Amino acid sequence: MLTVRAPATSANLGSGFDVFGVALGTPADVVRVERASRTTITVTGAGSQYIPEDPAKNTVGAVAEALDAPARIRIDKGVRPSSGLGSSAASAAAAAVALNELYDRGRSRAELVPVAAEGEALVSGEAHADNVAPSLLGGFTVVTDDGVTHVDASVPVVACLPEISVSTRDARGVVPDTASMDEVVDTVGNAATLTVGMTRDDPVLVGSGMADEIVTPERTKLIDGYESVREAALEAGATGVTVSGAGPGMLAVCHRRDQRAIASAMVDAFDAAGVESRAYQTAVGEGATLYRDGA
Ligand SMILES: Nc1ncnc2c1ncn2[C@@H]1O[C@H](COP(=O)(O)OP(=O)(O)OP(=O)(O)O)[C@@H](O)[C@H]1O
Ligand SMILES: N[C@@H](CCO)C(=O)O
Repeated sequence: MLTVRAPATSANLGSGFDVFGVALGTPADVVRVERASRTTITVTGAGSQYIPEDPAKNTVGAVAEALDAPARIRIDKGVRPSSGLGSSAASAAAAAVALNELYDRGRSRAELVPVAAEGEALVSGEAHADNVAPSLLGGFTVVTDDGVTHVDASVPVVACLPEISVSTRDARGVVPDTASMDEVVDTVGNAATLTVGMTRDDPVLVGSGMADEIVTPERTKLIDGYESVREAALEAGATGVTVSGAGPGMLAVCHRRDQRAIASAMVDAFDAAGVESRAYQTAVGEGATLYRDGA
């Protein structure tokens, strides 16, 4: 038996829609695999009641198919589905690493990115790789049509997850078709600032580089309490706040010293808006980790 832990991720980071992603230290999915003649899936843990065990409908089933690697697969969900924290991607990334090893397929982590993205195509209609790439590689990733660029990074963040559901499919429906040249110029500037910030582990540059006036304003309308939670996080010291992935999760970047105050300010502000939430005080961290024989 092989066990893989693959982390939650936060995609977009505001200015990098469908391009940027980061791995988070917590939460994570744990996937266990054993060889079998046909693929079977069992799911336990956070939100497991909403996740299909039919291999034709689960992201790990698509990965097993893509690697021609039938297996008995057990998923322990730490990342709640429809969270904006790359739940479907964490399972897919973990399965890709585990099945690649189980069947000696010899693919590198970068080569597993399009394989794991097959799972994303299954649930959202598009094989976007901005969550599976950081879950596989860790750190900060830049996904383009030409491939994946990756740098290790370590920036403190608070990921706050409200008890509401926004599906990626719905959140993609509100993305505008066009942007003005002014908006594009601003976004390029912000994305460049953020990228430099990641290479320097600088939460101020990363936070300010997350600003985005094209996609994020449309998506915040799907998240009850977004504006008040954002303001509360900034008042508590966050250097930048945005929607995590397609939402409803929110991501605040910060200095380590402010993390606890920001987490509690965000949960309190959601509470005042009538929404329960939980906050993860974590940091940009490592990609999927493989354990042999459950070790
Ligand atoms: N292994 C899996 N883990 C989680 N969700 C899965 C899995 N397989 C299929 N799904 C389905 O995928 C959907 C959740 O995926 P979705 O992309 O909407 O959320 P997310 O992965 O948390 O978000 P985001 O990509 O915005 O960070 C749910 O409908 C869920 O049933
Ligand atoms: N880039 C994707 C990530 C969600 O899976 C989106 O924002 O729609």
